Amino acid sequence: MSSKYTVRWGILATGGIATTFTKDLLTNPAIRDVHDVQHVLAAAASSSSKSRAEAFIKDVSGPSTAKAYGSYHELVQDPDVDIIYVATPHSHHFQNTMLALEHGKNVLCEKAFTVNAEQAKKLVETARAKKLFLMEAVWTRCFPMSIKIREMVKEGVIGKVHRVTADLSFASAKDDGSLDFPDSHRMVNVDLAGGALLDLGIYSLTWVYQILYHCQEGKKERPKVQAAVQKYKTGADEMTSILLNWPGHQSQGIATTSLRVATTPDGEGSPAAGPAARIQGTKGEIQVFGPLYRPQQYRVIIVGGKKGQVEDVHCPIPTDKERPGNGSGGVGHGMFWEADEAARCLRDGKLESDILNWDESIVIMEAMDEVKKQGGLAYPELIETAVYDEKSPLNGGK
Ligand SMILES: NC(=O)C1=CN([C@@H]2O[C@H](COP(=O)(O)OP(=O)(O)OC[C@H]3O[C@@H](n4cnc5c(N)ncnc54)[C@H](OP(=O)(O)O)[C@@H]3O)[C@@H](O)[C@H]2O)C=CC1
Ligand SMILES: O=C1OC[C@@H](O)[C@H](O)[C@H]1O
Repeated sequence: MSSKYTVRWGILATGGIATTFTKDLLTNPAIRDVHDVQHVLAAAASSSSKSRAEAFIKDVSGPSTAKAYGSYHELVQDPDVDIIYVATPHSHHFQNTMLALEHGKNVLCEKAFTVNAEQAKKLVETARAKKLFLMEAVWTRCFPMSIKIREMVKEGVIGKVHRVTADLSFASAKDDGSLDFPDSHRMVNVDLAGGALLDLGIYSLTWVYQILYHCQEGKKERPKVQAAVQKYKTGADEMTSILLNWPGHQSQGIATTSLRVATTPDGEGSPAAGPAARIQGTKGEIQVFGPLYRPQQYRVIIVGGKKGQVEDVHCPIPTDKERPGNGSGGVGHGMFWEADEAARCLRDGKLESDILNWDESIVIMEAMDEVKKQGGLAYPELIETAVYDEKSPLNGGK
């Protein structure tokens, strides 16, 4: 009999990231040297139809035992599901996660966690009251590379860290001044809580917070936030820069995001454009290369060091060559690490993860609220409300 702890997943929504996540879930954990937990695709649900959910299961090469549902309500009532992965647009996260929690399900919810901090607090209160696991799916935090960098910072390898700069930007501007996304697309549609801040800026903030907030000892200091926001014609933000000030720690963060210029104009994997994040300490610096949601290289520079004290570390994402679907390269995007973390928390009876705990998700949502306030960003009441409605149209209306 296997001594591995098995988690049975239910996938809520069948779009792009649901597909990528589920394919990762179905890889053999051994490819990433994980031997204590494993994952099963128990069910998937589409708000549009049962046949869409069936097509999804087929597309990810899921097991024949996986159930397909034509509504989110049916999924959250399935007794064979341990945890729900919420993969809808930002606008839907609060209502969908509440729906799952209210039906006694643990939840891993895509980023950005919610549309505002009040919603995030309500989710946390509900999970706490019902003794359920809840985590915002900021997958990058679970990368072995992120864990290693946090360890190095805590160990003082680069001395006291005073500044972190982080950028995640995509060049999607067209010659006529518009962006590459149709106005209805979730990236720019305010009805879906679109905009650079919630979609990409969350990663810039992640790199700032996982160093300057997460690595603080003792009672945590929250930063003062100042923002400059430019809006797209849809009302969503297209370019946002955030200054975060921690006077008590003599540290500052600069988090930027844009839909008009790219962090890595020469392609995802290339370090030629320079680091996407710089973690600057008194004894040295750690530089992170590649898009900040999925970086695969970092550099450690020690102040006054000889040439040999500049170390480049490559962290390729392992792939499973046995899984069908992604050509000869195999399957593996890096989302399996957050699934492993959720599984270990469930196994150990933990309601929140130490990698990204409830406090930190809320504190980051509060910073984003402040940015929204300063930039005059607002979303429709239907998606800003922190009142749960099982029959909300965001839950399928039934
Ligand atoms: N971690 C990461 O790297 C990434 C995370 N994301 C996050 O994942 C979430 C989803 O993004 P993504 O998968 O790219 O989005 P998609 O548009 O590809 O998929 C979203 C899915 O949500 C469901 N949905 C329900 N209501 C709506 C609605 N009104 N409009 C659109 N979709 C709806 C649909 O599934 P159905 O019809 O089956 O119900 C749809 O397929 C976002 O929160 C985003 O920030 C996105 C990309 C990468
Ligand atoms: O989380 C994300 O990371 C990758 C991006 O392409 C995507 O828009 C975003 O949602």
